[in-house]
Amino acid sequence: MPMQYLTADEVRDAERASGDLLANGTLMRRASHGVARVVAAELNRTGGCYGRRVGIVVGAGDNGGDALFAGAELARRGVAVHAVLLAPDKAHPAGLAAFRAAGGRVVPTTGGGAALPAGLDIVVDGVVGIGGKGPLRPAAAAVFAALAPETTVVAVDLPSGVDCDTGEVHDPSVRADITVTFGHPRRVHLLAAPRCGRLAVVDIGIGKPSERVAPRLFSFSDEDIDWPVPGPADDKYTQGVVGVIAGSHRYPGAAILASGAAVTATSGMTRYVGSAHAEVVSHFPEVVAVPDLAEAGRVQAWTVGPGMGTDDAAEATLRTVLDTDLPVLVDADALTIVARRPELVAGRTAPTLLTPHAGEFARLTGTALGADRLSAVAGLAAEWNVTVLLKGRITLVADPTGSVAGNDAGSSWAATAGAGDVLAGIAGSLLAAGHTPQTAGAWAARVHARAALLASRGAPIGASTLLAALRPAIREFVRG
Ligand SMILES: NC(=O)C1=CN([C@@H]2O[C@H](COP(=O)(O)OP(=O)(O)OC[C@H]3O[C@@H](n4cnc5c(N)ncnc54)[C@H](OP(=O)(O)O)[C@@H]3O)[C@@H](O)[C@H]2O)[C@@H](O)CC1
Ligand SMILES: [K+]
Repeated sequence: MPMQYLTADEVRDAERASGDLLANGTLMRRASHGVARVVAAELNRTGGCYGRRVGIVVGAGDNGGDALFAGAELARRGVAVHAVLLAPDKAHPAGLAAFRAAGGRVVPTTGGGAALPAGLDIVVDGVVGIGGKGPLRPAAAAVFAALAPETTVVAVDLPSGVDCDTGEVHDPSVRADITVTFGHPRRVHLLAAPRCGRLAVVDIGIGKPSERVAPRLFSFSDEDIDWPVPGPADDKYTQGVVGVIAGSHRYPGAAILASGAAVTATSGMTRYVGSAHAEVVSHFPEVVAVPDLAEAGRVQAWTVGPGMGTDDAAEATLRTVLDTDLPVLVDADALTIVARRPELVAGRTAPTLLTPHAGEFARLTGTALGADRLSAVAGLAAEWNVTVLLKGRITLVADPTGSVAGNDAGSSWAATAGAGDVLAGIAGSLLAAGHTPQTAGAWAARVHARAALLASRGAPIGASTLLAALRPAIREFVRG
C-alpha cells in the first residue's frame, strides 16, 4: 500500500476525531510509551538500559509532554535521565510531575540557559512537534550545538526546526538519527527524510483525517511496484514501443544513455531518432535508429529532449512530437524550448510528463524554486495540466489533480552528469508500456535510485555505471 503523508492540520483533524482518547490523555500516554520503547530498543541494541544516560530537551507544548512521559518511563527502567526545560513555566505539568516522581533530574537553568551533561548515550528532541514554527530558538540551538557528534538523537514526532508541511530545513534545526511519529507519517518525514533519519511510526489508535488537502503526498513502497513482464501472448510491439529523441552526432552521450536505459527498462522495442543514430546502434544494436522523424515508424510514447539542442530544428521536431496524441516525456533541452513556448504543451490532452531539475523548473515558471518544493511542483502541474517530475534527492511527481508521489533516493550518488538521460529512458519505456505519467515517473525514480545504490556501494559513479546496474535494480521490482 502506498504510504500517505499528512499535514499538521490533517493530523490534528485525525486526533480530534479520536474524541475521549485525546481528552483523557490516552493518545499522549501511547505516544510517549512509543518513544520510550524506541529509545530503550536503541539502548538495548548497544548494551542495555540499566545505568545508561539519556538527555531530554523539553519545549513548551505537548511534544515536550511526550518527551517528559517517555523520560519517566526510561527512568523507571534504570536509565539516568536529565531534562533541560526550555520554558520551565510552560512545561507539560503532568509530564513534569511524572518525570520527577520517576527520579528524572531537571538540569538547573543558569543565566537564562541550561546545557545537558556530557557523556549522554541518547538525546531526545522534545522541543516542538507539529506546532513548531521557524528555526530552533537560541536556547534550544545551544543545547544541540553542545552535544558530542556521536550522540544519537531521537526526535519526537519530527526534528525540531524542520517545517512539518513543507519539509523546509531551517537554520538551526535538529538532525535526527531516529524519528518517532504517531499514527500517520507527516509530510516532513518524506520531504526532509535525510534530516529525520530512520522513521518509526507508532500506532496510537487514531483514525484518518476527515478529508485530505491538496497537494496530497504519498510514496510507493517496493511492494507497490509491479514491473512490466511480457506475457505468453506478447511480442515486441504489444509491450510498447518507445521513441527516443536525444543527443547528436557531435554529442552522442545523451542519445546512448537514454536509448540504453529504454532498452534495459522493458522488453518492448526502442526506436531512436536523431543524428547520433550510428553511435546508438553501435552501443545497442537492438535499437531501430534513423536520422529523421519522418522515417521513425510507430511508437506508443516519446522521450524527447536530452542533448537535442534548442535551435529551430529542435523546436520543429518537438512541436511535431507534441502535436501527436501520444504520451510524451519532455526533458532537458526540450524543457528549455517549452519554457519559451509554453503553448507547445498547453493544449495537449494526451499524457505529458515534464522532468525538470531545479534550474529547469525555474526556467519553466520564471521564478526560483523556493523551500516549498511540494507546493511549487503541484502548482505547475495544475496550472499547465501536465504531470511534473521535479528531480532531486527527494523526487516529486505531481499530477494535475493535486496528487504527488515522492521518492527518497536514499543517497545522492545519482547527482552525476547523464543520470537524467537514464531516468528519461526508463520513464519513457514505462509510458510506452501504458503506465500513467505519475506512475511511470515515480517507478522510474525508484528503480533509478536503487541502481545508483547498487552501482555505487559507497563510491562515486558515472551514468554508464548507473545504467549497467539498472537490470539488477529492476530485478528487485519484478513480481511473481
Ligand atoms: N494532540 C494530541 O493528541 C497528541 C499530540 N502529541 C504530541 O503533541 C505535539 C503537538 O503539541 P502542541 O500542539 O502542543 O505543539 P508543539 O509541537 O509541542 O509546539 C508548540 C509549542 O512550541 C512553541 N514553539 C513553536 N515554535 C517554536 C520554535 N521554533 N522553537 C521553540 N519553541 C517553539 C510554542 O510556544 P510559544 O513559545 O511560541 O508560545 C508552542 O507552545 C505533537 O507533535 C506530538 O508530539 C502526541 O502526544 C500524540 C497525541
Ligand atoms: K521534536
